[in-house]
Amino acid sequence: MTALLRADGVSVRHGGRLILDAVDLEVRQGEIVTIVGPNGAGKTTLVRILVGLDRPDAGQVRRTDGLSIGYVPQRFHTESLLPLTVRRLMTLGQRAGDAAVQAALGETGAAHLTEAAVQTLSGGEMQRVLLARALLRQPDILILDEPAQGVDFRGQLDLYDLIAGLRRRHGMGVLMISHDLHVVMAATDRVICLHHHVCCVGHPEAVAQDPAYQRLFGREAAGHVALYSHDHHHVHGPDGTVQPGLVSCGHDHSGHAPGQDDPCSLPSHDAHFPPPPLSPPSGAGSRCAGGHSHD
Ligand SMILES: Nc1ncnc2c1ncn2[C@@H]1O[C@H](COP(=O)(O)OP(=O)(O)OP(=O)(O)O)[C@@H](O)[C@H]1O
Repeated sequence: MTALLRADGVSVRHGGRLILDAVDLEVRQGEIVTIVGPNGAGKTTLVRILVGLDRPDAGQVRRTDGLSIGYVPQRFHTESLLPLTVRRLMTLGQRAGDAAVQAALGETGAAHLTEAAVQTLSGGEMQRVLLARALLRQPDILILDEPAQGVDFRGQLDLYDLIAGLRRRHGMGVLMISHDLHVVMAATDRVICLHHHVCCVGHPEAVAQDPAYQRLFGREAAGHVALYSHDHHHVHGPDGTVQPGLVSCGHDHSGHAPGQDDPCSLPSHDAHFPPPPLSPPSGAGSRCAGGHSHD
């Protein structure tokens, strides 16, 4: 399978802090890759480098010739004093005919919003419009920085279904950041856990069958949600640096609801969810990019 986009040894420092440490990553045609990681792990920094908005201090990014990227950033600011319709937003900074605009909005289920004021859109509606806007570029790869932000749980499932459908129809690659670690959709082919370095890479496993989970979100949710078994063999200090010699996860868990969005307290640690084998980060052999053993 063709690698559309590839990062080799990407490192970034900000103010003397190592934000990204020799990160390797690739996204192939037709696959969905999800980057997960705690706040401040460097996810957006990495994505901005992959898109070409920023440059790494070390390492390189390779893109296939003529690669068209449909990028939806984490934040999209609109000036609330300036009225802006969805139609206008769609063509802001890019050329597209009305038919193409309608087709793209139709594909993301947002055609009825064409004349709506952007400022009035709900979180889920806004994400659909931004996806449609990205589609106008006829992208080979969609890069989505937290596409489900501001979207309720039901809406998240719909949105992830939509993204999976786009991948299926267009055969594009998809790279997503998910901060809501408990929701990694079943269609995700590969999950990359980033905490300044690539902690681990693996396949989302085992649809959630936990009765408590189904009580919370409905039985249908279990069909959509895969839990990513998440098991680190090292710990991070408060600044994210790897602390050798310890075996628990050691991430900063503050701000996470236990068992909900904290990867390290997912039911995958339960007997119900025997952890599948973890792959080491690509290109790192049996050692991860942080230089510690995954055996
Ligand atoms: N231009 C910059 N100058 C200084 N520090 C920066 C800059 N950009 C990012 N950082 C810092 O790098 C770290 C990683 O930021 P980044 O936005 O990549 O994290 P993230 O994983 O996307 O976090 P979140 O999940 O909260 O969105 C943060 O501590 C941030 O403050």
